[in-house]
Amino acid sequence: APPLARRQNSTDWTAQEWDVIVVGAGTAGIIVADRLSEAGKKTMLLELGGPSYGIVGGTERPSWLDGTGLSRVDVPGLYKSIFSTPDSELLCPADVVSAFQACTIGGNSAINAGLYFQPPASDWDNYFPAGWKSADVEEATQRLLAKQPSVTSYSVDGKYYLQSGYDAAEEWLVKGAGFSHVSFNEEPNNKDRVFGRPVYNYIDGQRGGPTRTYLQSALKRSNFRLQTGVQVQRINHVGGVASSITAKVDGSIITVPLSRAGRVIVSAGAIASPGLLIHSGIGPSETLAKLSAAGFISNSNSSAWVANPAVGEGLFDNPNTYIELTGSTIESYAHSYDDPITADKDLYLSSRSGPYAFASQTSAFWGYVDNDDGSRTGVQGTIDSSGYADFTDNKTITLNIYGTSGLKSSGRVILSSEGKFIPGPSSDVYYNDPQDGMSIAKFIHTIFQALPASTPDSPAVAGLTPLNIAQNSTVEEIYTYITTWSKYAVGSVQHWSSSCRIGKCVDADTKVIGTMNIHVIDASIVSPLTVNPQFGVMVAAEKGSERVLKTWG
Ligand SMILES: Cc1cc2nc3c(=O)[nH]c(=O)nc-3n(C[C@H](O)[C@H](O)[C@H](O)COP(=O)(O)OP(=O)(O)OC[C@H]3O[C@@H](n4cnc5c(N)ncnc54)[C@H](O)[C@@H]3O)c2cc1C
Repeated sequence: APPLARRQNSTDWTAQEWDVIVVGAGTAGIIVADRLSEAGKKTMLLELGGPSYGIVGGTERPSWLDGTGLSRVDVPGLYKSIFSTPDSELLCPADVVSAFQACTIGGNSAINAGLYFQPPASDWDNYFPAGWKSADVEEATQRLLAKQPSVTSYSVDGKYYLQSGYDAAEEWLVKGAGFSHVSFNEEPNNKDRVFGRPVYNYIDGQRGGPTRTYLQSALKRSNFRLQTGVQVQRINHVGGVASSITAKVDGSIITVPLSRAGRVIVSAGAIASPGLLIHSGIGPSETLAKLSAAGFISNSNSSAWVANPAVGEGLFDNPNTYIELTGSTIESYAHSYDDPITADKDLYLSSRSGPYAFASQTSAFWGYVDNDDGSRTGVQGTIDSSGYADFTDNKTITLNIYGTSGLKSSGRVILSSEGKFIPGPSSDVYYNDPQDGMSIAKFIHTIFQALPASTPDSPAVAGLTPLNIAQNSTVEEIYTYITTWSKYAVGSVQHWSSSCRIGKCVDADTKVIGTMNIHVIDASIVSPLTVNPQFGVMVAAEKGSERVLKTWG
């Protein structure tokens, strides 16, 4: 039987009262449930999706993984295949969120690339309120790293694979543009004109993350229970005092009660968490009135609602641009879901080594742009092993470049008006402040200047040539390119965050402002970071758990 069958608290779970009900067994929710159950709280972790990794019973896999105990989730090199399998059981159904997100054990940590970059201390110091500065989250960060270490050497044989793009990028950015070579997990605070190898959360050549670490310790406790296939529909509360949650399980509606002094922790992700609060009568008054008029808030006694205008406000995602690069030394590599090259498949299966031991990013780099108003905009580049869209010949690789911390643009979580009020992003998340596009354009312009003069028709002999945007473009031309929608620009990277910020939507204890015992701990409470969000989300889960436990007295 899969390890889930070992979970200890197996008496009727809807008839019991729980000290903690965590909504969503995703990246943050698993960590919170593990830490609160470790502290003795009777903890129920509710997840709407099903199994993912082999270790929790996941079986979605190509035939070459038959008999291995691995699912597609476990194999890092199958990362990109999720984008071409929209019917995957791992993804959220259309009536849950209007975005490309995972609804499965592990949440997005079960489908992401596994990039695991520690945010620089300046992110906490500049963009988080008192109680969440870098010194405040230091212990939480160390607890996280003790449970889930970071790796740059992903292949168990200790070698690096698919390195032609790495070598060319190093030549360009370190020798050409003067960036320094940095080991990102050893020097997380240095993000100013730095280049290096990606850092991952893999474990022994397989996907890591909370499911393989924190969930495994939680599953051993008798005061913990994970229940999958449970779609939480609302939190039942009067004036912010929650007593239970209502959920749909196998088509039936059930109620799960909280104990006295119990807490609901919403960890459904940056889009679904605000959605669940609003469906529970907690959010901007106007939105609540609209849902109520349509019969969508069952508790239609508006005096029981909690008006909190910041629920859903500030939703962020990195604005990104794909830049296709070619060069005479480049050998591109595209991972295959069904039919990998035999030698590569064998190398992975026999020793967790080779191209399938990583998600295809060969290098990463960062820089900041100083703006006239004194602010600083972070920019990140990640270089992949293959081309994309109209540029997929065997000498092309893709640079994904995006704006990060310090951006001024953000949107909000909106509820679709087509009758079901499904949460999704507003249309103005990217570049609604023109400064953002200008800062990123300036950065791209600067690094393009460090490339040889080169055009696709008459490429330089040595070095990389951009294919979809000219190497000699002006800042204005780059600005127009990156802010105009195409297959290469203004696409979503699905790094949703910041939709229920600390100090505005929740307090420093992660409690939703205006409520007594309802918390949000997930990407919603994390401000835009200089790095990919997962590491920061996990720190927030460690720190949030600590803060919640302290409020128990
Ligand atoms: C394709 C992709 C690639 C990415 N790559 C990277 C990367 O390489 N590195 C990185 O740092 N970040 C990456 N990210 C972003 C990162 O994975 C997320 O920021 C992070 O996982 C979010 O964690 P979370 O806890 O907020 O939510 P999630 O991990 O999304 O968890 C939310 C959970 O709540 C569940 N849920 C939602 N609603 C309900 C409900 N009503 N009832 C019950 N359960 C519910 C969902 O099923 C889900 O399991 C990527 C994201 C995507 C989509």
